Amino acid sequence: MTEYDLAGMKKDRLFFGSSMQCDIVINDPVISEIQGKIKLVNDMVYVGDMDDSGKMYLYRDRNYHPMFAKKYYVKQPGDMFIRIAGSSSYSGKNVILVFSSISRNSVWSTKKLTKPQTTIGRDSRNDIVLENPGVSRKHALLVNSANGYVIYDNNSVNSIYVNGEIVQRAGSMEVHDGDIIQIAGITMFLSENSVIYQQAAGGASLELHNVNKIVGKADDRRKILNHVFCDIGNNEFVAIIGGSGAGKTTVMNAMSGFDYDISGKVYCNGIDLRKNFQSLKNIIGFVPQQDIIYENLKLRRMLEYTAQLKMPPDTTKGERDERIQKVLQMVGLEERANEYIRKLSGGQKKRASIAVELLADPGLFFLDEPTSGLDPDTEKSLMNTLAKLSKTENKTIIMVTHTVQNINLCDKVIFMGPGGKICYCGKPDKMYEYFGKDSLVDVYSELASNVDMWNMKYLMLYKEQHLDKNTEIPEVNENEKISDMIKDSGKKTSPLKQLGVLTKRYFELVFNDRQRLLLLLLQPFIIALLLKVVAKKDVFKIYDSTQSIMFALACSGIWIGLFNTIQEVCKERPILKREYMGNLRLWTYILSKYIVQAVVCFMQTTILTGLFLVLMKHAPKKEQVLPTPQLEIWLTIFLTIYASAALGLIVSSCVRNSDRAMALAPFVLIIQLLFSGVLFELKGAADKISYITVSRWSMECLGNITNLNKLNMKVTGMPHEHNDLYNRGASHLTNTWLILFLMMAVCGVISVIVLRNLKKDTR
Ligand SMILES: Nc1ncnc2c1ncn2[C@@H]1O[C@H](COP(=O)(O)OP(=O)(O)OP(=O)(O)O)[C@@H](O)[C@H]1O
Repeated sequence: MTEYDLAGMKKDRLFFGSSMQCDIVINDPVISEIQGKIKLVNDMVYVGDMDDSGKMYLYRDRNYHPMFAKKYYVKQPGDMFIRIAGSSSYSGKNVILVFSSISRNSVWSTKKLTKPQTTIGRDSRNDIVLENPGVSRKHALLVNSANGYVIYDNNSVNSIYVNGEIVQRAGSMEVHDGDIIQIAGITMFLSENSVIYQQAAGGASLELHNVNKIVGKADDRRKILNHVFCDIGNNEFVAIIGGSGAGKTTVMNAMSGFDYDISGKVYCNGIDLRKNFQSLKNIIGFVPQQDIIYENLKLRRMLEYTAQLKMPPDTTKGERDERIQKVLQMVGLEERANEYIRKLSGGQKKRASIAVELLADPGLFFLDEPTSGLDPDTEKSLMNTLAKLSKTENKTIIMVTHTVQNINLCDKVIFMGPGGKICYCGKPDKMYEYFGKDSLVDVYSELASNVDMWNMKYLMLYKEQHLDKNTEIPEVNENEKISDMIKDSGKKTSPLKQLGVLTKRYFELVFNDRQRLLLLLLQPFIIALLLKVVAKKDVFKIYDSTQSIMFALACSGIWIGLFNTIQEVCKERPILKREYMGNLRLWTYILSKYIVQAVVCFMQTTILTGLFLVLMKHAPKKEQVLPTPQLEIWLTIFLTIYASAALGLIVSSCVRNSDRAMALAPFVLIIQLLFSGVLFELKGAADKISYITVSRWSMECLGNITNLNKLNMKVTGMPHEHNDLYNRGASHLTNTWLILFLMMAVCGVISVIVLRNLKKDTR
């Protein structure tokens, strides 16, 4: 393998071939005397075949395509591979030319395939060691079989791609000379019984080909992305700018694959992003506008939990700690690692969110307005960090921004005009010259009145450089949106491990927020005291007083449970969405809430019921199912609080912010009051509705335990009219408890179903 620095040769046009007169001499029988030419224009590399024998093939979109003689081919955004073949068959001898835009020394290594089996993975005992968190310990096996080489996937987390085609999990695929193999953003290929591979994953390249997005229904249909074509090269730092509502966030969501409801193609490292999103998402980092960190965790703990969730399951604690230290260094937060996140400044929080996303070492990194709300100094420092990350840590960074003071730190600017029309994609210092304006304000007003002209000009330029002159830009294929979208192919981390990490994290969050925890535990304490104040002496003896106090107890339980959880999901929705787009399973997430809430509800029930019954001094006469009637009341209140907490989780899963959740709380409570069977008789529709209220079943249990049907009315001294709800009996009690338990379980399922809509959150 020989490397050449094309720019360093300081020539506009270079020839390669076997002749000594060529700038690049390749001594190989396959190569003609003057095989081809290379032209360098600005950042573009054009390659042409000088030989008429049709031996040169360009790798593009999963395949090698014959190059026509004398015609130039432009360099693609990512690495460009050209195969020069002795014969058109794969089995013949090949010379592979790799054009890479990244000027790093020794990017490529060679491994001679001397053994029948060559192991590839992160573990140092592999024959080919790829040090990247996205690579599994034993990722792949390359076997020299009778018919050639075959690559096997070893149940890897992030899959193997051969020419953009995924190798099925634990499956295999034949590989030939020149085939492009990609593992977690690292490219390798076979050449004459050797594997040529990149030592580290480079920043991924991205190519948008005719991307469109239409929103709205029937008469209200609107195109918010309009024939977007653009290329982003490896390790570029790119800013997407434009007026408000121009479609910056929309185009970034399309680029990242997080919005699949688009038409057109997005290629990441030449691989169709939408079709392979489930595997490629692991090399994509995304920092939304809202911070994706928990205020009540220390930064290091936050990173530890995320590392456990994001990094492959076979990573050791040592590897995770090493990676955490590295990302803390990258974002300059080593000193603050043991601080609570709530104590960090706005800029530091943004860096912390970036650190969270860097853990998995993504090759492609998106940020939505990372500098918004930062002072000019902090903004500049963050922009410097991002620019440095793109070059020294091999990341392609794409961000949406409103501010352009530091735009010169970027390699490229994408300017979106009104209506989702792309008007410029190029160097920042050339932008004003291109538009013939002196300031951004002038560019905005020019685009406001002439967006179609600038969009057309851009598309013409793009076509000239990238497409055949005669290529027409195709119209949007509406059906493609659905058919192209590949459903979730299954998350690959262990659900039990995930549940463990999420539960531990939630425990820590609840217990770190001391003030809130105190409030949660103080509530039942104060309510128990207040219940004692209002309770009459004849509770458990007289119908009226017993029913009222039991109703108050049930309602208190409902309020306590609802308050526990009604903000718990919506307040962390941006984090949940980000993790869900990764490997998080919604059911493990909800179950972790249930586990922690069970402990909280247990403590609350014990305080509320225990204190109340102790203060009341006496209790119902006889037990039915449990050893004492007090325990039966305890269990009823526990199930009441727990089922209400589950109800709160549904509300919290449905809404997008805490204010809306709290606005719904009175509505949920009023339903509980109306249909408890205490204030109003339950007949017809009211009876049916009451089936889905916690209050009805809670009162049914409490009426049963306190034997309300046998207690006399205060005024008449006679028993109250018999109410079937309060029928006494052990089986009735057990069944009603079971109903409360089932309600709680069903609420969990509903929460999971509702949360699937997270994908539709565009921000
Ligand atoms: N899901 C959607 N349904 C309907 N309209 C949408 C949807 N998503 C975005 N839009 C509209 O598309 C346009 C572009 O939105 P987008 O958020 O991408 O703009 P932007 O350039 O990022 O704006 P800003 O700078 O104000 O954040 C806006 O008019 C927005 O209202």
